[in-house]
Amino acid sequence: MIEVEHLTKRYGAHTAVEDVSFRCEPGTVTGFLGPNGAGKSTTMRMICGMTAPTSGGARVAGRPYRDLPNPGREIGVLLDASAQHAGRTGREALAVAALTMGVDRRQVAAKLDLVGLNQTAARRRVGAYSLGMRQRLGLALALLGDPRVLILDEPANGLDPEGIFWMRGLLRDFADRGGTVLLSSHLLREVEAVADRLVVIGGGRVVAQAARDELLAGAGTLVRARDQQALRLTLDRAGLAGTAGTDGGFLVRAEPEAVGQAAAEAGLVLTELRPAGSGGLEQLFLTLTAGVSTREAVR
Ligand SMILES: Nc1ncnc2c1ncn2[C@@H]1O[C@H](COP(=O)(O)OP(=O)(O)OP(=O)(O)O)[C@@H](O)[C@H]1O
Repeated sequence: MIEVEHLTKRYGAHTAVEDVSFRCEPGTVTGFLGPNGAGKSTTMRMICGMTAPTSGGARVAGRPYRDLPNPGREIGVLLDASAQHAGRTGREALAVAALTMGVDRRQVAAKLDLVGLNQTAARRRVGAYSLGMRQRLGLALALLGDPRVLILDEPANGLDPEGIFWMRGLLRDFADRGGTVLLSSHLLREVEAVADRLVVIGGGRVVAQAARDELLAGAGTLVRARDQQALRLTLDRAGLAGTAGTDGGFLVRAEPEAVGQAAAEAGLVLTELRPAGSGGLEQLFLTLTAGVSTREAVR
């Protein structure tokens, strides 16, 4: 369990994170989404005791991170894969961490195997690793103490599509066995496939948080007609404001039935009518994180 309560971080006059609150429950994957500079890393650093909050606090497994006697046994953290000791081999990096945490040395090989770093990779210096290999090693370090909670900042960075697919499976499995996962990304599609809940942050503030399916259901309707101009007029007249979708149709904040009804009454031939799903969520995500004026509108 991760509990974040009213976290705020100011750097001089600049507010990086403002009044952020959310909870991550055991058995779930929470996607922490926001564009670059939104405040994801700062929030995660505060949860992990690496940055002191200006106000508010966070607890992992019921305690502030700094009060955990052996944090690596409770919570696995991957915040910056490129910050690993370049001179050590992958195996040495894990062996040192195992010693510090009091973890059985046999776990080193087991975790290297789990993250797909083979013998050759394990013997190479981390300085020669690609970013994807560093992410895998970072994940092995995070998992080394068999924690119940994982906090991962942009773990998909540097992974190829196969690696991203593999990581999703690993995180899903971790959560299905009762673990709690918080992972950040600036790409909706990256977390949408694995997250049960989404917390969306923009300009340091939470702009939306809900179960993924709830957000998907609220993402509107995609509609397309043979005569797009007539459709636009019909939607306007019916008070169903539509925005032009990314692929030519209209995205409407209403149920498909209401949109279909308005089109039928106007005698329009529709070529597509469906819940917008992830395409709509993408648009919603862009809108939610676009700027302060939009954020004010959705509060
Ligand atoms: N040590 C610091 N001193 C001053 N400003 C900072 C510091 N760390 C972060 N910031 C600022 O706080 C804001 C949030 O940054 P943060 O790194 O948390 O965002 P992010 O969502 O993780 O984005 P990214 O994906 O680009 O890392 C940014 O405006 C950033 O410039």
